[in-house]
Amino acid sequence: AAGKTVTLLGRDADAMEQMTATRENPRLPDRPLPDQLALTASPEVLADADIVLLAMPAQALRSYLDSHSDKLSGKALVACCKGIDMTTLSGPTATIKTAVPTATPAILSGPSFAADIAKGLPTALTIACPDDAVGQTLQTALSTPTLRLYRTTDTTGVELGGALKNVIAIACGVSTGAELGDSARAALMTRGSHEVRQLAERMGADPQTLGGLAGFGDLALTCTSQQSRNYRFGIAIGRNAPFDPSVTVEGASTAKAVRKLAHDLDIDLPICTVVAKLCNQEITVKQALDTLLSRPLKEE
Ligand SMILES: NC(=O)C1=CN([C@@H]2O[C@H](COP(=O)(O)OP(=O)(O)OC[C@H]3O[C@@H](n4cnc5c(N)ncnc54)[C@H](O)[C@@H]3O)[C@@H](O)[C@H]2O)C=CC1
Ligand SMILES: O=C(CO)COP(=O)(O)O
Repeated sequence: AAGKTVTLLGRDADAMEQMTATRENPRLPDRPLPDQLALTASPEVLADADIVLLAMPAQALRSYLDSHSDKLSGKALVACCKGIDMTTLSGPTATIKTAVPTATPAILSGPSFAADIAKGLPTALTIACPDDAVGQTLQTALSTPTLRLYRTTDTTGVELGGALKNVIAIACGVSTGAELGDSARAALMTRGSHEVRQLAERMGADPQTLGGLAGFGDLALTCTSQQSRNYRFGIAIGRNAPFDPSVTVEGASTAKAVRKLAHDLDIDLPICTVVAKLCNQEITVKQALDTLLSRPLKEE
């Protein structure tokens, strides 16, 4: 955030000390940290912040908020994660509301790889906040000359667009890994985006949001870029190759949550369901393909 006092809080004191010494994040090599960025491993710093960006995997959000709720009351809490909690089936803003009822929840999502932003490459994202006045403050505070934030109050659309595109990206990766061709990937992106819309609209999302950066934009990026961990995870499944289990693959957990939601809401989401089964090693790639291709023909 340009011209703001920003502190990076991490859990691992050794890692934070090392970053303080080297002024570099080992995950983003060759990008020196801005001089004005402070680093700490002390959660006490949360009490001094007006805005807290929660940049952690979606499945970690609930326990993190529960542990630190006393320091977070009354603040603007911006979820940066893309997922649905597997236990509660809630999106990040509902998780925030439950854990810290006095906070204003928001979500930042859209097509962006951390490495691109760290390089200062042009990027556009969506900030969603139910309180539009707070949304405007966040939009101004978090935009920079190269990072352009669009604003909405539709948190449901933004969080479901961001969470579900990861599941579709895994499907596209599987298709690429199994060498099924670019046409098959385009079909999965299109029918996948239909599934995203179906579930998200049923849960109250504005259809327009799903055509925006957090929906179409992020689906397009994640389903086609080798930089995406979800896409690469799918490629590994498609090739029957191993994948480093320490890498965060949000779509694998989200697929499980979506499978439960589809069942509870009685919605047919065939691509998301086969991805959940593939991630759970319940079916082979050949069985996934047969399942999708043998479905009855229907209107588009
Ligand atoms: N890396 C990227 O390019 C982008 C990531 N995102 C989203 O941001 C979220 C986080 O992704 P990454 O930063 O890449 O993941 P990551 O795996 O690097 O995790 C980020 C941080 O969360 C911390 N963390 C992990 N478990 C935790 C826990 N239980 N409690 C507290 N902190 C914990 C990790 O130590 C790490 O410092 C994901 O939902 C991802 O989809 C969104 C856009 C781009
Ligand atoms: O959300 C992202 C890009 O917008 C990051 O994607 P991955 O988590 O698949 O790497």
